[in-house]
Amino acid sequence: MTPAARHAAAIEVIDAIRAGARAEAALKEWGRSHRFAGSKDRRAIRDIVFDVLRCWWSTAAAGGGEDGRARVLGLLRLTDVPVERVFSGEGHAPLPLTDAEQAVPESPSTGPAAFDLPESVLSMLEARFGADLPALADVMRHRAPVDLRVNLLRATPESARAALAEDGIEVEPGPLSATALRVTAGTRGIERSRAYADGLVELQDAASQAVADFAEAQPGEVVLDYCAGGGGKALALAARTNAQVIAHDIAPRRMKDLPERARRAGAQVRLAEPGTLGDLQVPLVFADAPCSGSGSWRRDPEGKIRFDAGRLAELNAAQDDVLRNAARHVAPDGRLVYATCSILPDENEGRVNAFLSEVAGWHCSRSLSLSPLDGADGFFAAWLEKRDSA
Ligand SMILES: C[S@@+](CC[C@H](N)C(=O)[O-])C[C@H]1O[C@@H](n2cnc3c(N)ncnc32)[C@H](O)[C@@H]1O
Repeated sequence: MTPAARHAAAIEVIDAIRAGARAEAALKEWGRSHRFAGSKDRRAIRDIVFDVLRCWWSTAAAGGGEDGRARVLGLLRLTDVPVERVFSGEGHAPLPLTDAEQAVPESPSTGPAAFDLPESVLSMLEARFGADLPALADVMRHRAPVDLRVNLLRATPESARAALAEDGIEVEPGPLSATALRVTAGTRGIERSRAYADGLVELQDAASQAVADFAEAQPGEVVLDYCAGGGGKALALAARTNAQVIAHDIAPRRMKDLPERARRAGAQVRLAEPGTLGDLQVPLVFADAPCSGSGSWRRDPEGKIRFDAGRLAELNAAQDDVLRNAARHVAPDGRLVYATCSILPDENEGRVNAFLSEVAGWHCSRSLSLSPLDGADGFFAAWLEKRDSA
């Protein structure tokens, strides 16, 4: 396919997303009905679609419309690609621009199009980031880096780096955590590499690793990962000091791959079905609550284009519920680490304050707030302890 034909395909996929399809499903469906497209074409189309999703509002403003055609036109304008190279009408290229489309709109200096962030979070983020908001918004318009976590149960950063190099994967020390490696070349080969198959490394963003570090699981300590999901944090918690992790999730099917991942990593993780925790109490309960994912909207830009105030209210209620229930499993003198991959204060400090005002006998001894400006995903974590009653 020519580059212009790939842009025409991206226009179709974006229109399907606007009509309600999930991005991955829309891309898959396009691939199914265009079997002639090779893997390079599919990757290129995906990249264009995701670039538009990350810049959802500014591409619409620069292209003068809401549909896929306007947004792809806007993307070309914002990235200084000559539009007539794509909008030529030749072969499978999009049709040439109309007279109306030739006029380049002014770029807005306020609102979602100025920041590529949903209206419902703008004032909250302005209050939280102040003069840094434009820089934050700019970082969030770009692709996220790819990080690996060195599994300290199987490797050191040096031995992992050497093993990755054998498969052509180049890394450098990552930010925020001693176990983080940032991939600089060979990303596509990671899951086929020996280092990955042998459990020396896991794919995990550096900020996610920093949050697991923050919990300071002690050697051999029993940790309840209350919202384990796919188990990324459970494995990081287990690997850091060989802690014994009990993985729990309200939707246990999300943990289905965790036993195999734990086996590969040599990590002590066992699953607990919902409703089976009873009166279990452990020294560390880790609650990685469901959230907007706003700290990782670079990886999942669809999350931001569909986000609204109603969704935030639902999430806040779910977060309050998680905090309340997870706290019941903290042993005397133990701690509850509440975490989200969100940069929205309502999901972070807001939930911690709501918990502290509702449940007596707790205090927050420290917290960690990371945003994409710190070099990886945005994350929040708070260390909650039962207040000494003496
Ligand atoms: C942010 S994800 C967890 C990600 C996971 N910790 C990781 O590192 O891969 C949040 C998880 O919380 C779970 N969840 C939502 N409400 C819950 C509840 N009330 N109790 C336990 N788990 C819950 C969801 O099913 C989801 O898997």
